[in-house]
Amino acid sequence: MLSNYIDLEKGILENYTENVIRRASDMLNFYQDNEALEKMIKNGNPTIYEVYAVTHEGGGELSYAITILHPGKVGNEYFMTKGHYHEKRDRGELYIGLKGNGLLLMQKGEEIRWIEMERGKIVYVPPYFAHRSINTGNGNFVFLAIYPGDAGHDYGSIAEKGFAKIVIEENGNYAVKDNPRWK
Ligand SMILES: O=C(CO)[C@@H](O)[C@H](O)[C@H](O)COP(=O)(O)O
Ligand SMILES: [Fe+2]
Repeated sequence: MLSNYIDLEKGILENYTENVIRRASDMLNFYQDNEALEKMIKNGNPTIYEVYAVTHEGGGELSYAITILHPGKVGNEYFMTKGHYHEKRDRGELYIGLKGNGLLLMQKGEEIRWIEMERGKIVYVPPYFAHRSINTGNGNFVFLAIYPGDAGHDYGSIAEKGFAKIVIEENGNYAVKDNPRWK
């Protein structure tokens, strides 16, 4: 597919080849407050985020995906993506903010960075960095990601250890704190 459309107001990709819906029940152990998450699962199991992708898997190809990250919190921790390394660690990625407000958390070994995202902002995720998005706003946070077709996704080590930082709400604003479960 050589061309496509995205509805910039709703963040809906007209044509896609793959999609994933992550609900609260798909996020067990990702948040600090498992009790709050379990309550949420019992109360309707809301969607945390949706991904719509057009993939071209070969080396040298490019894939792209729209993520719609819903607003909300588990305890005081904002809704976020699982986060991953690329299976091929030396593959970078571009993120482009389309709607709403969020953070992009990136980590390579002990080095951790976070960058605010908003409509029109482009963030480069260099090779070797694990990355996770967090919705710090009140509405949907929508972004476009463009990545090498052969990058792959490695969720295992993030699922096990998380990131060194967590993002919580504190007095109406976001705060980036040390993850007590890191290491
Ligand atoms: O970084 C990429 C692709 O390499 C994004 O398209 C994410 O895949 C998406 O934002 C969902 O996040 P995860 O569940 O994959 O961590
Ligand atoms: Fe990625």
